[in-house]
Amino acid sequence: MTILDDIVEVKKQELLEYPEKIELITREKPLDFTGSLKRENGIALISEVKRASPSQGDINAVMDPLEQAKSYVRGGADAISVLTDKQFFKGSFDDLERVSAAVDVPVLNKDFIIDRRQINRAYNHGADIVLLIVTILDDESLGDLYDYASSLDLNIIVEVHDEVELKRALKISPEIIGINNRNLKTFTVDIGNTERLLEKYGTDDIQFIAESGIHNGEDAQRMKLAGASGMLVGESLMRADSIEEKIQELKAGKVYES
Ligand SMILES: O=C(O)c1ccccc1NCC(=O)[C@H](O)[C@H](O)COP(=O)(O)O
Repeated sequence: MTILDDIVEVKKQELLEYPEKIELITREKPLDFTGSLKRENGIALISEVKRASPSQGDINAVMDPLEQAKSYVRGGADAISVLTDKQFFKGSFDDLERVSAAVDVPVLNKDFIIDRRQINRAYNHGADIVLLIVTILDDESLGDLYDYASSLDLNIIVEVHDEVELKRALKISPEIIGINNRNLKTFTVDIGNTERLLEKYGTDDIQFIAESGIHNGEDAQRMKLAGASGMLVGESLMRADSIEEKIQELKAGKVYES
């Protein structure tokens, strides 16, 4: 059993407590994120509100998610990611709702989605983007959840870690693929993962987002040069002394000398 198995097991248990049907609220259309990814210059930044994680334990338990998200936007983040898992990441849907009500950039609900009702919950709490993690879904569920989230006008990041998962993702022709540099089963982090996969599978038809392990401008520059049009950064922003300076560094990148 890996931590990821444990997380999915907890999700299944939580779903037993969900009502059979979660009605959708009436809300404004989700904000579009793909526009930020199509910019000619630069790399879009999704800044993550992340109190804790299975690999790091507590990262920043004292921060206020709302203030953190507002600082991200002031710094120039293109989107905000909010973890809603309680047990492993100390997140909540209250965090998601407060953040999405307070910022004018798209908000990603980062969670471990295995059931349509979680998508409804994300939608009802203000998410504009949801994440579908290929490794925890079979092909049928992946396709079904993707189509369902699309029908609600949500943006979807289909997350993969390796070539096998990427090939599975490609079968549903997603607009956005997230390449996680963290192996969610072993916690090994290697940003070379994005470089290797994009070298082989990069295409202008899909927007790729590099996720995890991006700590400084040089890392960001590597992801941009690899062909990523976006990056998802959590820990290094949560630990930054100056969020605005860190965002500037990440978005500007540093000259990368190979
Ligand atoms: O971060 C973890 O320890 C983790 C463990 C198990 C499943 C998922 C996990 N993280 C989710 C993420 O993918 C990251 O929060 C996100 O990409 C940001 O990563 P980082 O910048 O390295 O905090």
